[in-house]
Amino acid sequence: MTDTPKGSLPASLTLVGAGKMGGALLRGWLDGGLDPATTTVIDPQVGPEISALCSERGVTLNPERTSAAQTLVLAMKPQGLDDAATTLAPLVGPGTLVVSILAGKTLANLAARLPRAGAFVRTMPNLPASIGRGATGAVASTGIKAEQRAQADALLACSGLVEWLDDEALIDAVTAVSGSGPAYAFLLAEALAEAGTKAGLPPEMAARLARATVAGAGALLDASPIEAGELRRNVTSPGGTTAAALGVLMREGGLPDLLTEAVEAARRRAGELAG
Ligand SMILES: NC(=O)C1=CN([C@@H]2O[C@H](COP(=O)(O)OP(=O)(O)OC[C@H]3O[C@@H](n4cnc5c(N)ncnc54)[C@H](OP(=O)(O)O)[C@@H]3O)[C@@H](O)[C@H]2O)C=CC1
Ligand SMILES: O=C(O)[C@@H]1CCC=N1
Repeated sequence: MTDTPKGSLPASLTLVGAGKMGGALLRGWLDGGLDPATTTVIDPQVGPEISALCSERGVTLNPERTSAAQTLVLAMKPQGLDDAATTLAPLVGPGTLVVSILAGKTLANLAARLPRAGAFVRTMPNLPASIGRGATGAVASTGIKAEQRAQADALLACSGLVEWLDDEALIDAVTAVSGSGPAYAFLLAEALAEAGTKAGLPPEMAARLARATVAGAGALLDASPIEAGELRRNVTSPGGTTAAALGVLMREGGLPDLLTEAVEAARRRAGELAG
């Protein structure tokens, strides 16, 4: 919604929490040019893949001594913020930019836990960030320096599309649409495979066909300038098989209504995670 000046990646970065999403982001940042020599990961129970990534690339993992970070990325569970606040305190100074991916946690929540930080960016990435195909929403605290915002933008842009918001309240809707959204697409592949099996296909073949169909449709959506609705109509021959299927999926209470309800449930849950 607002233009952000193009910036360079942070000179140094500390990532707290390298699970599924933090790990995916780390991979994308390193591939995007983040300097491993000035990158630190803090996660006491880090998995073998991230442990191997850190040792292969020369990223510091769980150092004994820590100091204030230039950029501190929070990627533990939102419910863990309160418990982590004490251990995070030494990592934060007046020059620290805190970037949070914690669903639901507001800029005010973050400032209350880490009052010494100079600036905050609240973001909501998604899992395709791991292959540079993510979609991220972001909102910055008031008073953030232009160069800090530009650095955050450069960091987030390693993962794909970045949309900056002026209204923080909308980030819960971003969470419900694009943060959780990959799960909806994966569910579609699962359900299509199951339906194919019920229609008589061998299960493995149904899974392969469903997976390739969802991936191929996504790739076409990406490669084509045509809107999703028009692409859908291009598949739908008059009086044909797709029209019969869409008559079921698009009836009252069908997929569009269910997705509206699902997005609202996710948005509401994000609000509950605040505090
Ligand atoms: N998964 C996704 O697609 C997305 C997730 N997010 C956000 O990302 C965050 C992480 O989610 P996700 O990756 O799914 O969860 P994970 O459980 O996979 O990752 C969280 C990681 O943080 C570690 N951790 C917990 N507490 C601390 C601490 N105090 N210091 C350092 N590390 C800690 C966990 O260790 P342990 O397992 O030992 O507790 C775990 O390795 C959440 O806030 C979520 O809202 C945002 C967008 C998309
Ligand atoms: O399920 C969650 O809470 C996180 C946030 C968006 C995707 N995963």
